Amino acid sequence: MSVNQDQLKQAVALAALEHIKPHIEQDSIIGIGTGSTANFFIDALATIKNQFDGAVASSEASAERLKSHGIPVYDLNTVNSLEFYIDGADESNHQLQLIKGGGAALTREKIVAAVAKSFVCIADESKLVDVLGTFPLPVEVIPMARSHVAREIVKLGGDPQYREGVVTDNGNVILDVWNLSITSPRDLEAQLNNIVGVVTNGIFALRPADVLLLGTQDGVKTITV
Ligand SMILES: O=C(CO)[C@H](O)[C@H](O)COP(=O)(O)O
Repeated sequence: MSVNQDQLKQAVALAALEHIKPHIEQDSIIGIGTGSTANFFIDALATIKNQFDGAVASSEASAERLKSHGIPVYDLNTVNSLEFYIDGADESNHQLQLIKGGGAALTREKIVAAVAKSFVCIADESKLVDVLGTFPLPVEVIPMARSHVAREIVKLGGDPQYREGVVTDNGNVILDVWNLSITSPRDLEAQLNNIVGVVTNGIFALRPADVLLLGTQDGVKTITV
């Protein structure tokens, strides 16, 4: 019997809980991502909420879900270190370089991931690709720079599309960039971030995931590089 995508997401969320559990202490604070897979993880984490201190969230939506379970949410500025950051992805290659930002939370996700000692990515098998870029690359942009950034992206060979009606938690807008075949993720990540007006882009290659827990029809696979 085949397992549907939500069941795969739930399975990797439970696997992530098992992955971090042995390292969790009463004063631990855990970095939490955004999206449907991260939501499954938040719900799983709630089952051990008395065994750690609290969480740092990468979005207002995740903060609300954590609080609804009675899990304290901390401002990242008040936290010295995070052992783990747990989050989903829109795509991962075999080097665990990612595209993220389908839920428009990429900037805060990248910040929390940067602080964490270990980034555990949780995803169903549809997210694993050989080359990043089939999923349109989200770029968070300061609103007044939208057209300028779009023109610069066209020069790089991308096809930017304004994600209408979406405002990020930081008050910015999103351009989704189509038709990029991202063969040098680190270079493109840096190049896009160098465009004036870009807050950040959804390539996570300069700081890739450390572990990918991949939900497959044959069970959860643990991938490291
Ligand atoms: O980057 C993200 C949000 O900005 C998510 O991790 C990504 O969109 C995957 O979402 P889902 O777990 O719902 O498939």
